[in-house]
Amino acid sequence: MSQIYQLSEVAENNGKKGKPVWIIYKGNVYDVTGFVKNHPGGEDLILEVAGKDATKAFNGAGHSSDAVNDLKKYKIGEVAINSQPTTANAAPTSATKSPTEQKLPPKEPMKPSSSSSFLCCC
Ligand code: HEM
Repeated sequence: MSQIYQLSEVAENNGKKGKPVWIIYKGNVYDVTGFVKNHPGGEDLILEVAGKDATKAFNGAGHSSDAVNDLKKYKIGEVAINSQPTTANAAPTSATKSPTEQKLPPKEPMKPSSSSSFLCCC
């Protein structure tokens, strides 16, 4: 069975301060620490997306199918489906007010038509 990682766990492994370099590609997690230095496109491009979802960047670079196959070697697991992104500008936790609920009027049961006439087009 594949190891499941939270987005926050992946984000910690962003290659900074000697940390490993993990990236996400199509919902899978890859440890490309050893590959970064050998990347034909240079280290920086991978480090920019380290700890993050690199799917768009990877696809945008027009990689060959060899590159996609290369990636398989580094797979370490998958991202948890319910994993929430940790963003720097996420809503502050102090916001305890619940959003004002829009109350809709209760649905009225279908009333039988008072008029007995029934319009038919034919
Ligand atoms: C982390 C996983 C990655 C792997 C395994 C990988 C692999 C490769 C490989 C094998 C090549 C050689 C050309 C090819 O076969 O397509 C390549 C080239 C290239 N990669 Fe990546 N790549 C990765 C991530 C990225 C990312 C995130 C970017 C960001 C935009 C990127 C940008 C490029 C560019 C621009 C080239 C072309 C370099 C040149 O032709 O001079 N790569 N990559």
